[in-house]
Amino acid sequence: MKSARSSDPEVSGSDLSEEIKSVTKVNHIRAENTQLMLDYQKGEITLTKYKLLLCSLYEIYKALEEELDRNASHPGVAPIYFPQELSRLDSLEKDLEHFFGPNWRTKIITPASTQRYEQRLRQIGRENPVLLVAHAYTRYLGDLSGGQVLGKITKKSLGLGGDEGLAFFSFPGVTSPNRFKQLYRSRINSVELTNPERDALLQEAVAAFDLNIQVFDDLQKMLTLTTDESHQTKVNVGNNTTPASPMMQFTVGVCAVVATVHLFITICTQL
Ligand code: HEM
Repeated sequence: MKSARSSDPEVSGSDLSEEIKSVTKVNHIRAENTQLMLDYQKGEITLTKYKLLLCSLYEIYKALEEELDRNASHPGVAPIYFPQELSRLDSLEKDLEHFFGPNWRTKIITPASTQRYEQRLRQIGRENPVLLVAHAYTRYLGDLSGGQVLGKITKKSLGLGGDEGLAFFSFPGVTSPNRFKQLYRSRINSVELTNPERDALLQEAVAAFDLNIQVFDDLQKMLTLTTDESHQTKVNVGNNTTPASPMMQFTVGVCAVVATVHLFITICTQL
């Protein structure tokens, strides 16, 4: 591990954690202003919405934490590897079991964007593990920051007694979120990187925020389906392709309606 203020021109010399914060500033604002997060901040969180969010968070953390575990001794990952303090997977499993019952694994519903997020995590875990730092930063520091407020809002809005169903927001291994965030930032700064590696990591942090935004947008669309039937034929969750010919448009349209109605029924029956 090298000092963050190395004199070697091949090695990054600035405060990487500050740089990550700075390059993702706009994306953080965009994430806060997704409809899902705006509703959340207004206390407009329903049980269906929370359960749907937990399903996606489960798939995301499963991929993130499995890849962190697998790369725990990688020099780019080891400094930010804090499974005791940060791991969310067990908490999410507990929350999902609380809301969905013992067969919760068969009831997980996620949009295409969650699967894309998951695939990206698997890919960098295999090919370039140091980029996991960007994803760990985005999720864990977010959970220790605004996430703590969201936990309180969830508890109040859903009228949940005790902490049942809220394990995701609780970090029993972290006494002071602020002090832990300081430690985490200093660990990020201690990761030894060449300039191209640092640039890739900064880019990955922006991508991590974008992936979260896409998930929130898709979840919002899925929720719109369950509450506003007039949108059913307009919404096509996670599919951005444009059909080429009228025949193709018709076929895609029919498929979209069938898929949408199927998704609508699935959400209504599972959540
Ligand atoms: C309702 C939505 C949100 C609110 C109200 C919120 C609020 C906050 C606040 C108050 C901070 C502390 C800022 C500081 O210490 O300077 C913070 C930090 C952070 N948030 Fe959020 N946030 C929200 C959503 C998100 C989302 C969706 C993500 C990512 C998926 C995220 C990721 C982060 C990260 C990574 C930090 C740490 C920044 C750093 O210190 O480097 N936040 N957030």
